[in-house]
Amino acid sequence: MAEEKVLEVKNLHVNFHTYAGDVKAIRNVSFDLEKGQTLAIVGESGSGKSVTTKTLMGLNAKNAEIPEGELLFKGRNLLDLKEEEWQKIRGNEISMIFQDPMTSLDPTMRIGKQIAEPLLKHNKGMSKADAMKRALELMQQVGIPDAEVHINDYPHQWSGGMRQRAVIAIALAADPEILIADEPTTALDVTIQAQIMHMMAELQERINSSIVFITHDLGVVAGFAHKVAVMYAGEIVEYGTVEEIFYNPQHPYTWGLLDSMPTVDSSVDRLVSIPGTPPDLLNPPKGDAFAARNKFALAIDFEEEPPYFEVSPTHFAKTWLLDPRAPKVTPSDNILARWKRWEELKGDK
Ligand SMILES: Nc1ncnc2c1ncn2[C@@H]1O[C@H](COP(=O)(O)OP(=O)(O)OP(=O)(O)O)[C@@H](O)[C@H]1O
Repeated sequence: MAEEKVLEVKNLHVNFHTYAGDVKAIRNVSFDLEKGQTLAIVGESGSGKSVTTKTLMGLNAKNAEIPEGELLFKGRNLLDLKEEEWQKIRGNEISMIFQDPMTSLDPTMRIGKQIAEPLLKHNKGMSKADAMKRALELMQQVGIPDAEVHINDYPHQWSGGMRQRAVIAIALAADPEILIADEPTTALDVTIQAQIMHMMAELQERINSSIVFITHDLGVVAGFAHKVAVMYAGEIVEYGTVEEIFYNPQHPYTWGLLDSMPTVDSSVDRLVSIPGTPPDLLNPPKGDAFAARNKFALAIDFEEEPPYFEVSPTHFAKTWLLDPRAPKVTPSDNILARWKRWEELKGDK
């Protein structure tokens, strides 16, 4: 059965004006989000994950140029919307869970009321009593124990993990078609992170929402994502199903990210980070933006930008190593350990 596309992003470009020059933060980004599925956007700091998701929410910074490209949602290009139209969609059809729950909760307002607010905002006829009833149900759905006792608490009375559950309840209040989660577990400890991921996976199955999940850690998405977009220097350098990215990665940057995943196998080096730093987006280098950090770089990498090579109909990578004229290289000694780790992470689901 064909998958239903909820969102199609086509050739998105986002530039920022700064006193030092124009920053080309997002270049030619395209992906689809399917109904009930999770797309993970993975990359190091500065790769363009947040700019991409802010664009999906119509929330780019003031110094951004009008983005180029298409964001097709329900037959409309969201990039053509006016702010009043965005306000109807934001927090309603497309909602977002931010990294730090304290910045998205109002410290002076009772949590139940904060969950009820978007319901009242987007359902004009709803009574306050019904909105509070629904807020209680949402608190129960996201696993807040004794929700009826705690519905009138203030955020500071809760732990970080519980506050993040409240933020998720607020994001889910209006039954969004698309939920954008920007590193939603980064501020939490590992056990709580796992609980929150588990809860999100369960909720997704129940309500069939589509999720865009942002993270710098591929390990977090192994048991959760369906598709993965690997971003580097404002571009998607590899895109595929989660199995393709873990079992058959093709881009040397993806190899680096996989190698920086913690492994439980003590025979393997832990957390091998990718040497070097990303390029300056004010003056992007000639050729492949990853060339300077790529230990397998070819002469052409410093001259010409690689095209996307198709690995399978669902899998693409932007590296000259996939050109038939390129030498065959062995990505890393850690492959077997990585696969083992992936099997373990999948098991955590
Ligand atoms: N308002 C802005 N003006 C100029 N440059 C910006 C602006 N916002 C973002 N950038 C630049 O765009 C690039 C992408 O930033 P972005 O925040 O999307 O990265 P990220 O992958 O989300 O990183 P992190 O994981 O640290 O959040 C960076 O080089 C950043 O400096």
